[in-house]
Amino acid sequence: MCRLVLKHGPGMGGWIKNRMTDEEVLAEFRAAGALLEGHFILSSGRRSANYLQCARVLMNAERAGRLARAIVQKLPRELRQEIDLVVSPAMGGLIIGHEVGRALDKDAVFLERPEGTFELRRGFAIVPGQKVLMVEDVVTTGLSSRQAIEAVEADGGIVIAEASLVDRSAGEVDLGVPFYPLVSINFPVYEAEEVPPELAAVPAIKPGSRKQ
Ligand SMILES: O=P(O)(O)OC[C@H]1O[C@H](OP(=O)(O)OP(=O)(O)O)[C@H](O)[C@@H]1O
Ligand SMILES: O=C(O)c1cc(=O)[nH]c(=O)[nH]1
Ligand SMILES: [Mg+2]
Repeated sequence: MCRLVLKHGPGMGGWIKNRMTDEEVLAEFRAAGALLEGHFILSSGRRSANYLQCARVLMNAERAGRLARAIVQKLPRELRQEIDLVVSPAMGGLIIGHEVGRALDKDAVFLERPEGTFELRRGFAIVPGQKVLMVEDVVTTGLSSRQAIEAVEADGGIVIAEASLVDRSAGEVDLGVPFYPLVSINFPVYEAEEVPPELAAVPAIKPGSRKQ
């Protein structure tokens, strides 16, 4: 059940407001078969029995749009008004970044790391001084986010905030900029050498694309 749904037509100077509770967001993941259980090697190399497969939750364009509008609703109004450009780290950030760009009516570009370091390619560029909203699918240790923020700042952009679908650090991560996750979760995460025996007994898979 939506906590708040207010609809304004564009002619009234407003836009569709689409807030979602944590339970509603998790219901979207469940409905998409995106809340996985098993033994997962995360981007950081850490291990978990739980994985949020954001690509599955975003494979439906209508759902992706709804989640992106809910993310935008989490941003303070003054911050929303400052955003010039949305940037997201590929692969995971790409679809949600695009949809957040649509909800904000701003361009959305993405960073790639073909050589291991994030960079803008494909003719994407940042005008020095442009104010950027970084958008990720999921943040666990925050390393990918911090590296993406560094890449934007190296190109002269100013990252004014980050938003994501999921914060797996349950509020612990420090990205150096204000962070607005749609939902915060605290699934247990283990160092590779500290995996409990019941998890070690399950063959590990690595769903993400980062090279260690
Ligand atoms: O906060 P962190 O510990 O950095 O983990 C989160 C990152 O891990 C995943 O990406 P991954 O590197 O698996 O690659 P992908 O986006 O190409 O799937 C996810 O999309 C985030 O970018
Ligand atoms: O930390 C990660 O790599 C990660 C965790 C998760 O639950 N989902 C995801 O896509 N990546
Ligand atoms: Mg990623």
